[in-house]
Amino acid sequence: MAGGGVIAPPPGGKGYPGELTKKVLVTCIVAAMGGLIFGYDIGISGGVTSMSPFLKKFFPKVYKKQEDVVGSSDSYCKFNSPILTMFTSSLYLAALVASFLASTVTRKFGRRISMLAGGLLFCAGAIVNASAKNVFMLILGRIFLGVGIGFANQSVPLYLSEMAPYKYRGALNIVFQLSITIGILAANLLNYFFAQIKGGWGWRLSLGGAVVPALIFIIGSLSLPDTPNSLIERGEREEARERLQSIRGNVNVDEEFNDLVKASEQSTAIKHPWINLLERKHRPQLTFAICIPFFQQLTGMNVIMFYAPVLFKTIGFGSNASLMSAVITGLVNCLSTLVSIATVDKYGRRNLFLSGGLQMLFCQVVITIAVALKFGTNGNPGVLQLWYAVVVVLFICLYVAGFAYSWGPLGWLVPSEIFPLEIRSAAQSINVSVNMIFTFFVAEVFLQMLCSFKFGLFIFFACFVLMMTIFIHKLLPETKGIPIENMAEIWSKHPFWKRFVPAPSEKEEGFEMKKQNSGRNV
Ligand SMILES: OC[C@H]1O[C@](O)(CO)[C@@H](O)[C@@H]1O
Repeated sequence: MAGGGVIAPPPGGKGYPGELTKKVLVTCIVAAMGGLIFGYDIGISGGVTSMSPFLKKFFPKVYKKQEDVVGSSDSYCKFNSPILTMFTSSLYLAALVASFLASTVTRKFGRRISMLAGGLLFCAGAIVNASAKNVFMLILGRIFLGVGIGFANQSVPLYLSEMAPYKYRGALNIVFQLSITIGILAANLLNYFFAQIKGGWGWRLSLGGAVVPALIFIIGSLSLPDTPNSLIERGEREEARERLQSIRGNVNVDEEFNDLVKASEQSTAIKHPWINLLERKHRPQLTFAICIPFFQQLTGMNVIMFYAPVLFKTIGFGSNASLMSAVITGLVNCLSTLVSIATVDKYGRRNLFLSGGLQMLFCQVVITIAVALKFGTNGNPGVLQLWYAVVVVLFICLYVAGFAYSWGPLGWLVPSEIFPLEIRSAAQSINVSVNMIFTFFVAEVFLQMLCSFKFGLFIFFACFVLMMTIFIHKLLPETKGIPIENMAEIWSKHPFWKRFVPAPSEKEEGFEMKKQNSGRNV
Protein backbone atom coordinates (compact mmCIF):
# COMPACT_ATOMS: atom_id res chain seq x y z
CA MET A 1 0.00 0.00 0.00
CA ALA A 2 1.31 3.43 -0.87
CA GLY A 3 2.27 6.21 1.47
CA GLY A 4 1.06 6.41 5.00
CA GLY A 5 -0.31 2.88 5.16
CA VAL A 6 3.07 1.54 6.18
CA ILE A 7 3.01 2.96 9.66
CA ALA A 8 1.17 1.09 12.36
CA PRO A 9 0.61 2.89 15.61
CA PRO A 10 1.96 1.12 18.67
CA PRO A 11 -1.06 -0.69 20.07
CA GLY A 12 -1.20 0.35 23.66
CA GLY A 13 1.66 2.81 23.07
CA LYS A 14 4.13 2.95 25.92
CA GLY A 15 3.15 2.19 29.46
CA TYR A 16 1.15 5.40 29.79
CA PRO A 17 -2.12 5.31 31.69
CA GLY A 18 -4.58 5.88 28.88
CA GLU A 19 -7.92 5.78 30.68
CA LEU A 20 -10.64 8.32 30.18
CA THR A 21 -11.14 9.81 33.65
CA LYS A 22 -14.14 11.94 34.54
CA LYS A 23 -11.82 14.83 35.26
CA VAL A 24 -10.18 14.81 31.85
CA LEU A 25 -13.52 14.39 30.12
CA VAL A 26 -15.06 17.40 31.85
CA THR A 27 -11.91 19.50 31.39
CA CYS A 28 -11.79 18.79 27.67
CA ILE A 29 -15.49 19.44 27.13
CA VAL A 30 -15.21 22.79 28.92
CA ALA A 31 -12.11 23.81 26.92
CA ALA A 32 -13.68 22.72 23.65
CA MET A 33 -16.44 25.29 24.22
CA GLY A 34 -13.90 27.66 22.67
CA GLY A 35 -15.22 26.44 19.31
CA LEU A 36 -18.62 28.00 20.05
CA ILE A 37 -17.39 31.55 19.47
CA PHE A 38 -15.93 30.71 16.06
CA GLY A 39 -19.04 28.77 15.04
CA TYR A 40 -21.41 31.47 16.26
CA ASP A 41 -19.66 34.05 14.14
CA ILE A 42 -19.61 31.86 11.04
CA GLY A 43 -23.33 31.26 11.40
CA ILE A 44 -24.36 34.80 12.32
CA SER A 45 -22.51 37.00 9.84
CA GLY A 46 -24.10 35.67 6.63
CA GLY A 47 -27.60 36.00 8.11
CA VAL A 48 -27.10 39.51 9.46
CA THR A 49 -25.78 40.83 6.18
CA SER A 50 -28.95 39.69 4.47
CA MET A 51 -31.24 41.53 6.95
CA SER A 52 -32.64 44.61 5.20
CA PRO A 53 -32.65 46.97 8.24
CA PHE A 54 -28.96 46.20 8.82
CA LEU A 55 -28.10 46.88 5.19
CA LYS A 56 -30.18 50.06 5.05
CA LYS A 57 -28.44 51.43 8.15
CA PHE A 58 -24.81 50.61 7.36
CA PHE A 59 -24.62 49.77 3.66
CA PRO A 60 -27.42 51.72 1.95
CA LYS A 61 -25.78 51.51 -1.48
CA VAL A 62 -25.52 47.75 -1.23
CA TYR A 63 -29.15 47.57 -0.17
CA LYS A 64 -30.24 49.61 -3.15
CA LYS A 65 -28.15 47.56 -5.56
CA GLN A 66 -29.64 44.31 -4.25
CA GLU A 67 -33.15 45.69 -4.64
CA ASP A 68 -32.33 46.59 -8.23
CA VAL A 69 -31.16 43.12 -9.20
CA VAL A 70 -34.05 41.24 -7.58
CA GLY A 71 -35.82 40.98 -10.90
CA SER A 72 -32.73 39.72 -12.77
CA SER A 73 -33.10 36.29 -14.38
CA ASP A 74 -29.43 35.22 -14.12
CA SER A 75 -29.38 33.26 -10.86
CA TYR A 76 -25.61 32.89 -10.88
CA CYS A 77 -24.89 36.64 -10.64
CA LYS A 78 -27.51 37.99 -8.28
CA PHE A 79 -25.97 38.80 -4.95
CA ASN A 80 -22.52 40.14 -5.67
CA SER A 81 -21.32 42.87 -3.28
CA PRO A 82 -17.59 43.33 -2.58
CA ILE A 83 -18.04 45.79 0.34
CA LEU A 84 -20.29 43.43 2.17
CA THR A 85 -18.05 40.42 1.71
CA MET A 86 -15.15 42.59 2.86
CA PHE A 87 -17.08 43.38 6.05
CA THR A 88 -17.69 39.67 6.71
CA SER A 89 -14.19 38.55 5.94
CA SER A 90 -12.28 41.35 7.73
CA LEU A 91 -12.58 39.23 10.84
CA TYR A 92 -10.47 36.50 9.26
CA LEU A 93 -7.61 38.90 8.60
CA ALA A 94 -7.66 40.01 12.25
CA ALA A 95 -7.67 36.37 13.38
CA LEU A 96 -4.75 35.60 11.11
CA VAL A 97 -2.54 38.32 12.61
CA ALA A 98 -3.66 37.50 16.15
CA SER A 99 -2.73 33.84 15.86
CA PHE A 100 0.96 34.81 15.59
CA LEU A 101 0.76 36.90 18.73
CA ALA A 102 -1.12 34.06 20.41
CA SER A 103 1.76 31.72 19.60
CA THR A 104 4.09 33.59 21.95
CA VAL A 105 1.47 33.98 24.67
CA THR A 106 0.56 30.29 24.48
CA ARG A 107 4.19 29.23 24.72
CA LYS A 108 5.37 31.69 27.38
CA PHE A 109 2.31 32.05 29.60
CA GLY A 110 0.39 28.84 28.96
CA ARG A 111 -2.54 27.61 26.87
CA ARG A 112 -5.10 28.77 29.40
CA ILE A 113 -4.13 32.45 29.30
CA SER A 114 -4.51 32.50 25.53
CA MET A 115 -7.91 30.88 25.86
CA LEU A 116 -9.01 33.46 28.40
CA ALA A 117 -7.71 36.30 26.23
CA GLY A 118 -9.65 34.83 23.30
CA GLY A 119 -12.92 34.80 25.27
CA LEU A 120 -12.47 38.34 26.62
CA LEU A 121 -11.60 39.88 23.25
CA PHE A 122 -14.48 38.12 21.54
CA CYS A 123 -16.84 39.38 24.25
CA ALA A 124 -15.60 42.95 23.74
CA GLY A 125 -16.19 42.61 19.99
CA ALA A 126 -19.74 41.39 20.54
CA ILE A 127 -20.56 44.39 22.76
CA VAL A 128 -19.07 46.91 20.29
CA ASN A 129 -20.97 45.31 17.40
CA ALA A 130 -24.31 45.12 19.18
CA SER A 131 -24.12 48.82 20.04
CA ALA A 132 -22.71 49.91 16.66
CA LYS A 133 -23.78 53.34 15.45
CA ASN A 134 -21.63 53.48 12.33
CA VAL A 135 -19.54 51.32 10.03
CA PHE A 136 -16.38 52.18 11.98
CA MET A 137 -17.82 50.57 15.12
CA LEU A 138 -18.89 47.55 13.12
CA ILE A 139 -15.40 47.04 11.73
CA LEU A 140 -13.79 47.68 15.12
CA GLY A 141 -16.08 45.08 16.64
CA ARG A 142 -15.15 42.59 13.95
CA ILE A 143 -11.47 43.16 14.60
CA PHE A 144 -11.96 42.34 18.29
CA LEU A 145 -13.99 39.26 17.38
CA GLY A 146 -11.28 38.18 14.96
CA VAL A 147 -8.47 38.61 17.46
CA GLY A 148 -10.49 36.60 19.97
CA ILE A 149 -10.98 33.80 17.46
CA GLY A 150 -7.28 33.87 16.56
CA PHE A 151 -6.33 33.32 20.21
CA ALA A 152 -8.95 30.64 20.80
CA ASN A 153 -8.24 28.61 17.68
CA GLN A 154 -4.53 28.75 18.33
CA SER A 155 -4.74 27.51 21.91
CA VAL A 156 -7.80 25.25 22.31
CA PRO A 157 -6.78 22.44 19.90
CA LEU A 158 -3.32 22.29 21.52
CA TYR A 159 -4.85 22.26 24.98
CA LEU A 160 -7.13 19.37 24.07
CA SER A 161 -4.46 17.26 22.42
CA GLU A 162 -2.12 17.73 25.38
CA MET A 163 -4.73 17.01 28.05
CA ALA A 164 -6.27 13.95 26.44
CA PRO A 165 -5.00 10.43 27.15
CA TYR A 166 -3.50 9.23 23.87
CA LYS A 167 -6.16 6.56 23.29
CA TYR A 168 -8.95 9.15 23.30
CA ARG A 169 -7.07 12.12 21.89
CA GLY A 170 -8.97 12.08 18.60
CA ALA A 171 -12.44 12.02 20.16
CA LEU A 172 -11.67 14.66 22.78
CA ASN A 173 -10.02 17.01 20.31
CA ILE A 174 -12.98 16.75 17.95
CA VAL A 175 -15.31 18.13 20.61
CA PHE A 176 -13.77 21.48 19.54
CA GLN A 177 -15.11 21.08 16.00
CA LEU A 178 -18.39 19.81 17.45
CA SER A 179 -18.81 23.06 19.33
CA ILE A 180 -17.98 25.00 16.15
CA THR A 181 -20.85 23.20 14.45
CA ILE A 182 -23.19 23.79 17.44
CA GLY A 183 -22.28 27.49 17.30
CA ILE A 184 -23.10 27.63 13.58
CA LEU A 185 -26.44 25.89 14.05
CA ALA A 186 -27.46 28.03 17.03
CA ALA A 187 -26.57 31.20 15.14
CA ASN A 188 -28.56 30.12 12.06
CA LEU A 189 -31.63 29.45 14.18
CA LEU A 190 -31.32 32.70 16.12
CA ASN A 191 -30.91 34.71 12.93
CA TYR A 192 -34.10 33.21 11.64
CA PHE A 193 -36.07 34.40 14.69
CA PHE A 194 -34.30 37.73 15.21
CA ALA A 195 -34.85 38.69 11.57
CA GLN A 196 -38.59 38.67 12.24
CA ILE A 197 -38.47 41.11 15.17
CA LYS A 198 -40.53 44.20 14.45
CA GLY A 199 -38.73 47.55 14.39
CA GLY A 200 -35.73 46.19 12.46
CA TRP A 201 -33.27 45.94 15.37
CA GLY A 202 -33.05 42.14 15.39
CA TRP A 203 -29.54 42.37 13.96
CA ARG A 204 -28.39 43.93 17.27
CA LEU A 205 -29.58 40.80 19.07
CA SER A 206 -27.86 38.55 16.53
CA LEU A 207 -24.55 40.36 16.92
CA GLY A 208 -24.89 40.90 20.67
CA GLY A 209 -25.84 37.25 21.17
CA ALA A 210 -22.15 36.47 20.66
CA VAL A 211 -21.68 37.52 24.28
CA VAL A 212 -23.29 34.25 25.40
CA PRO A 213 -20.76 31.81 23.86
CA ALA A 214 -17.99 34.24 24.88
CA LEU A 215 -19.07 34.16 28.53
CA ILE A 216 -19.33 30.38 28.49
CA PHE A 217 -15.76 30.24 27.19
CA ILE A 218 -14.45 32.87 29.65
CA ILE A 219 -15.93 31.12 32.68
CA GLY A 220 -14.67 27.80 31.34
CA SER A 221 -11.13 29.08 30.86
CA LEU A 222 -11.06 30.59 34.34
CA SER A 223 -11.97 27.25 35.86
CA LEU A 224 -9.54 25.13 33.83
CA PRO A 225 -6.07 23.98 34.85
CA ASP A 226 -3.20 24.37 32.40
CA THR A 227 -1.77 21.31 30.62
CA PRO A 228 1.12 19.36 32.22
CA ASN A 229 3.13 19.92 29.01
CA SER A 230 2.79 23.67 29.30
CA LEU A 231 3.55 23.67 33.06
CA ILE A 232 6.75 21.72 32.46
CA GLU A 233 7.65 24.00 29.58
CA ARG A 234 7.39 26.91 32.02
CA GLY A 235 9.47 25.18 34.71
CA GLU A 236 6.63 24.11 37.06
CA ARG A 237 7.65 20.45 37.21
CA GLU A 238 6.16 19.43 40.54
CA GLU A 239 2.81 20.99 39.79
CA ALA A 240 2.89 19.32 36.38
CA ARG A 241 3.43 15.88 37.91
CA GLU A 242 0.51 16.36 40.30
CA ARG A 243 -1.66 17.63 37.46
CA LEU A 244 -0.77 14.62 35.34
CA GLN A 245 -1.55 12.22 38.19
CA SER A 246 -4.84 13.94 38.77
CA ILE A 247 -6.07 13.98 35.17
CA ARG A 248 -4.87 10.44 34.48
CA GLY A 249 -6.43 9.20 37.75
CA ASN A 250 -3.22 7.27 38.43
CA VAL A 251 -0.15 7.97 40.58
CA ASN A 252 2.02 5.93 38.29
CA VAL A 253 2.68 8.46 35.57
CA ASP A 254 6.50 8.33 35.55
CA GLU A 255 6.95 7.20 31.98
CA GLU A 256 4.65 9.82 30.50
CA PHE A 257 6.05 12.48 32.83
CA ASN A 258 9.65 11.68 31.86
CA ASP A 259 8.78 11.92 28.17
CA LEU A 260 7.17 15.29 28.76
CA VAL A 261 10.26 16.51 30.62
CA LYS A 262 12.49 15.25 27.81
CA ALA A 263 10.36 17.03 25.22
CA SER A 264 10.45 20.16 27.33
CA GLU A 265 14.26 20.07 27.62
CA GLN A 266 14.50 19.89 23.84
CA SER A 267 11.95 22.67 23.66
CA THR A 268 13.71 25.08 26.01
CA ALA A 269 16.96 24.62 24.07
CA ILE A 270 15.15 26.15 21.10
CA LYS A 271 15.24 29.92 21.30
CA HIS A 272 13.66 30.63 17.94
CA PRO A 273 10.80 28.21 17.23
CA TRP A 274 9.98 29.99 13.94
CA ILE A 275 13.47 29.41 12.56
CA ASN A 276 13.49 25.90 13.94
CA LEU A 277 10.25 25.16 12.12
CA LEU A 278 12.06 25.81 8.85
CA GLU A 279 14.68 23.14 9.53
CA ARG A 280 14.74 20.17 7.20
CA LYS A 281 13.79 17.71 9.93
CA HIS A 282 10.51 19.61 10.44
CA ARG A 283 9.57 19.55 6.76
CA PRO A 284 6.71 17.07 7.28
CA GLN A 285 5.15 19.12 10.08
CA LEU A 286 5.51 22.35 8.13
CA THR A 287 3.93 20.71 5.08
CA PHE A 288 0.91 19.56 7.06
CA ALA A 289 0.61 22.85 8.98
CA ILE A 290 0.16 24.56 5.62
CA CYS A 291 -1.59 21.96 3.46
CA ILE A 292 -4.21 20.67 5.90
CA PRO A 293 -5.91 24.04 6.57
CA PHE A 294 -5.46 25.04 2.91
CA PHE A 295 -7.20 21.90 1.69
CA GLN A 296 -9.83 22.08 4.45
CA GLN A 297 -11.00 25.42 3.11
CA LEU A 298 -10.64 24.38 -0.55
CA THR A 299 -13.20 21.63 -0.01
CA GLY A 300 -15.64 24.51 -0.56
CA MET A 301 -17.47 23.78 2.70
CA ASN A 302 -17.71 27.44 3.65
CA VAL A 303 -19.56 28.17 0.45
CA ILE A 304 -22.37 26.19 2.05
CA MET A 305 -21.85 27.62 5.54
CA PHE A 306 -21.69 31.29 4.53
CA TYR A 307 -23.98 31.28 1.57
CA ALA A 308 -26.46 28.46 2.16
CA PRO A 309 -29.48 30.82 2.04
CA VAL A 310 -28.13 32.51 -1.10
CA LEU A 311 -27.25 29.18 -2.66
CA PHE A 312 -30.61 27.62 -1.95
CA LYS A 313 -32.33 30.72 -3.27
CA THR A 314 -30.22 30.43 -6.40
CA ILE A 315 -31.38 26.90 -7.01
CA GLY A 316 -34.99 27.91 -6.66
CA PHE A 317 -36.11 27.84 -3.02
CA GLY A 318 -38.14 30.68 -1.52
CA SER A 319 -36.58 32.85 1.19
CA ASN A 320 -37.95 30.94 4.19
CA ALA A 321 -37.43 27.56 2.62
CA SER A 322 -33.82 28.43 1.91
CA LEU A 323 -33.25 29.39 5.52
CA MET A 324 -34.77 26.11 6.67
CA SER A 325 -32.52 24.23 4.27
CA ALA A 326 -29.59 26.05 5.84
CA VAL A 327 -30.75 24.81 9.23
CA ILE A 328 -30.92 21.29 7.82
CA THR A 329 -27.33 21.47 6.59
CA GLY A 330 -26.36 22.85 10.01
CA LEU A 331 -27.94 19.84 11.71
CA VAL A 332 -26.26 17.39 9.35
CA ASN A 333 -22.96 19.14 10.06
CA CYS A 334 -23.39 18.66 13.82
CA LEU A 335 -24.59 15.06 13.71
CA SER A 336 -21.93 13.93 11.33
CA THR A 337 -19.23 15.42 13.57
CA LEU A 338 -20.51 13.02 16.24
CA VAL A 339 -19.78 10.16 13.84
CA SER A 340 -16.22 11.35 13.70
CA ILE A 341 -15.95 11.45 17.51
CA ALA A 342 -17.19 7.88 17.70
CA THR A 343 -14.86 6.50 15.03
CA VAL A 344 -11.63 8.50 14.89
CA ASP A 345 -9.73 6.57 17.56
CA LYS A 346 -11.00 3.24 16.26
CA TYR A 347 -10.60 3.51 12.49
CA GLY A 348 -7.92 6.17 12.45
CA ARG A 349 -7.45 9.55 10.83
CA ARG A 350 -6.48 8.29 7.38
CA ASN A 351 -9.61 6.23 6.88
CA LEU A 352 -11.85 9.14 7.79
CA PHE A 353 -9.93 11.55 5.56
CA LEU A 354 -10.06 9.17 2.60
CA SER A 355 -13.69 8.13 2.87
CA GLY A 356 -14.89 11.69 3.60
CA GLY A 357 -12.91 12.95 0.59
CA LEU A 358 -14.42 10.38 -1.77
CA GLN A 359 -17.92 11.09 -0.49
CA MET A 360 -17.50 14.85 -1.06
CA LEU A 361 -16.07 14.26 -4.53
CA PHE A 362 -18.99 12.09 -5.60
CA CYS A 363 -21.53 14.60 -4.30
CA GLN A 364 -19.81 17.54 -6.00
CA VAL A 365 -19.94 15.74 -9.35
CA VAL A 366 -23.65 14.96 -8.93
CA ILE A 367 -24.45 18.55 -7.85
CA THR A 368 -22.54 19.93 -10.85
CA ILE A 369 -24.48 17.75 -13.27
CA ALA A 370 -27.81 18.60 -11.62
CA VAL A 371 -27.17 22.36 -11.67
CA ALA A 372 -25.71 22.28 -15.19
CA LEU A 373 -28.73 20.43 -16.60
CA LYS A 374 -31.19 22.83 -15.04
CA PHE A 375 -29.47 26.20 -15.18
CA GLY A 376 -27.17 25.76 -18.17
CA THR A 377 -24.85 28.71 -18.67
CA ASN A 378 -27.41 31.50 -18.66
CA GLY A 379 -28.53 30.82 -15.09
CA ASN A 380 -32.21 30.78 -15.94
CA PRO A 381 -33.80 27.59 -14.60
CA GLY A 382 -37.33 28.00 -15.87
CA VAL A 383 -39.75 26.07 -13.66
CA LEU A 384 -38.11 23.97 -10.94
CA GLN A 385 -39.75 20.69 -9.97
CA LEU A 386 -39.88 19.71 -6.30
CA TRP A 387 -38.09 16.39 -6.85
CA TYR A 388 -35.19 18.24 -8.46
CA ALA A 389 -34.76 20.59 -5.51
CA VAL A 390 -34.99 17.67 -3.07
CA VAL A 391 -32.25 15.76 -4.90
CA VAL A 392 -29.95 18.79 -4.85
CA VAL A 393 -30.50 19.40 -1.13
CA LEU A 394 -29.95 15.71 -0.44
CA PHE A 395 -26.58 15.70 -2.18
CA ILE A 396 -25.58 18.96 -0.52
CA CYS A 397 -26.37 17.30 2.83
CA LEU A 398 -24.34 14.22 1.92
CA TYR A 399 -21.48 16.47 0.95
CA VAL A 400 -21.70 18.35 4.27
CA ALA A 401 -21.77 15.02 6.13
CA GLY A 402 -18.64 13.89 4.26
CA PHE A 403 -16.82 17.06 5.32
CA ALA A 404 -18.09 16.98 8.89
CA TYR A 405 -16.68 13.56 9.75
CA SER A 406 -13.38 14.12 7.95
CA TRP A 407 -11.73 17.39 6.95
CA GLY A 408 -13.74 19.52 9.39
CA PRO A 409 -12.56 17.97 12.66
CA LEU A 410 -9.32 16.44 11.37
CA GLY A 411 -8.24 19.86 10.15
CA TRP A 412 -7.76 20.75 13.82
CA LEU A 413 -6.90 17.37 15.26
CA VAL A 414 -4.04 16.25 13.02
CA PRO A 415 -1.99 19.48 13.12
CA SER A 416 -2.38 19.75 16.89
CA GLU A 417 -0.97 16.26 17.47
CA ILE A 418 1.94 16.04 15.02
CA PHE A 419 4.06 18.98 16.15
CA PRO A 420 6.86 18.37 18.67
CA LEU A 421 6.63 20.60 21.75
CA GLU A 422 9.44 22.94 20.67
CA ILE A 423 7.57 24.10 17.57
CA ARG A 424 4.00 23.22 18.61
CA SER A 425 2.80 26.69 19.37
CA ALA A 426 4.45 28.31 16.34
CA ALA A 427 3.27 25.61 13.95
CA GLN A 428 -0.27 25.83 15.28
CA SER A 429 -0.26 29.55 14.44
CA ILE A 430 0.64 28.66 10.88
CA ASN A 431 -2.25 26.22 10.84
CA VAL A 432 -4.69 28.85 12.12
CA SER A 433 -3.45 31.61 9.84
CA VAL A 434 -3.54 29.48 6.69
CA ASN A 435 -7.05 28.42 7.67
CA MET A 436 -8.05 32.06 8.09
CA ILE A 437 -6.42 33.22 4.82
CA PHE A 438 -8.33 30.65 2.83
CA THR A 439 -11.59 31.13 4.74
CA PHE A 440 -11.17 34.79 3.79
CA PHE A 441 -10.36 33.84 0.21
CA VAL A 442 -13.41 31.61 -0.20
CA ALA A 443 -15.69 34.21 1.43
CA GLU A 444 -14.27 36.95 -0.79
CA VAL A 445 -14.30 35.28 -4.14
CA PHE A 446 -17.21 32.87 -3.98
CA LEU A 447 -19.88 35.20 -5.33
CA GLN A 448 -17.60 36.39 -8.11
CA MET A 449 -16.71 32.79 -8.93
CA LEU A 450 -20.33 31.68 -8.99
CA CYS A 451 -21.02 34.50 -11.43
CA SER A 452 -18.15 33.60 -13.77
CA PHE A 453 -17.68 29.80 -13.33
CA LYS A 454 -21.44 29.15 -13.05
CA PHE A 455 -22.09 25.45 -12.36
CA GLY A 456 -18.34 24.82 -12.93
CA LEU A 457 -17.77 26.25 -9.43
CA PHE A 458 -18.51 22.88 -7.89
CA ILE A 459 -16.01 21.24 -10.21
CA PHE A 460 -13.39 23.78 -9.17
CA PHE A 461 -13.70 22.60 -5.56
CA ALA A 462 -14.02 18.95 -6.65
CA CYS A 463 -10.55 19.16 -8.28
CA PHE A 464 -9.10 20.22 -4.94
CA VAL A 465 -10.95 17.45 -3.12
CA LEU A 466 -9.39 14.93 -5.51
CA MET A 467 -5.93 16.43 -4.92
CA MET A 468 -6.27 16.43 -1.14
CA THR A 469 -7.44 12.84 -1.07
CA ILE A 470 -4.36 11.75 -3.02
CA PHE A 471 -2.20 13.94 -0.77
CA ILE A 472 -3.47 12.20 2.37
CA HIS A 473 -3.23 8.76 0.79
CA LYS A 474 0.40 9.27 -0.16
CA LEU A 475 1.78 11.42 2.63
CA LEU A 476 -0.07 11.22 5.93
CA PRO A 477 1.05 8.49 8.34
CA GLU A 478 -1.54 7.21 10.79
CA THR A 479 -1.33 9.00 14.14
CA LYS A 480 -4.07 7.12 16.00
CA GLY A 481 -2.99 5.70 19.35
CA ILE A 482 0.49 7.25 19.41
CA PRO A 483 1.36 9.30 22.49
CA ILE A 484 1.85 12.89 21.46
CA GLU A 485 5.46 13.21 22.64
CA ASN A 486 6.39 10.03 20.75
CA MET A 487 5.08 11.25 17.43
CA ALA A 488 8.56 11.92 16.00
CA GLU A 489 9.14 8.34 14.95
CA ILE A 490 6.28 8.14 12.47
CA TRP A 491 8.17 10.33 10.02
CA SER A 492 11.43 8.40 10.02
CA LYS A 493 9.51 5.23 9.17
CA HIS A 494 7.47 6.78 6.38
CA PRO A 495 8.61 5.95 2.81
CA PHE A 496 8.53 9.59 1.73
CA TRP A 497 9.30 11.56 4.89
CA LYS A 498 12.19 9.36 6.02
CA ARG A 499 14.53 11.28 3.68
CA PHE A 500 13.91 14.39 5.79
CA VAL A 501 13.77 12.89 9.24
CA PRO A 502 16.61 10.64 10.39
CA ALA A 503 15.71 7.53 12.39
CA PRO A 504 16.31 7.87 16.12
CA SER A 505 19.69 6.34 17.02
CA GLU A 506 19.82 3.02 18.83
CA LYS A 507 21.01 4.77 21.96
CA GLU A 508 17.87 6.79 22.27
CA GLU A 509 14.95 5.61 24.28
CA GLY A 510 12.66 5.77 21.28
CA PHE A 511 14.51 2.79 19.83
CA GLU A 512 12.95 0.59 22.44
CA MET A 513 9.55 1.40 21.09
CA LYS A 514 10.65 1.00 17.49
CA LYS A 515 11.89 -2.51 18.24
CA GLN A 516 8.66 -3.46 19.96
CA ASN A 517 6.64 -2.35 17.00
CA SER A 518 8.69 -3.67 14.12
CA GLY A 519 6.82 -6.45 12.42
CA ARG A 520 3.50 -4.80 13.17
CA ASN A 521 3.64 -2.60 10.09
CA VAL A 522 0.76 -3.00 7.70
O1 LIG B 1 -18.33 23.08 10.19
C1 LIG B 1 -17.89 23.93 9.20
C2 LIG B 1 -16.86 24.87 9.70
O2 LIG B 1 -15.72 24.18 10.07
C3 LIG B 1 -14.57 24.92 9.68
O3 LIG B 1 -13.97 24.30 8.59
C4 LIG B 1 -13.63 25.00 10.82
O4 LIG B 1 -13.14 23.75 11.12
C5 LIG B 1 -15.06 26.26 9.26
O5 LIG B 1 -14.20 26.92 8.37
C6 LIG B 1 -16.39 25.89 8.71
O6 LIG B 1 -17.22 26.96 8.61
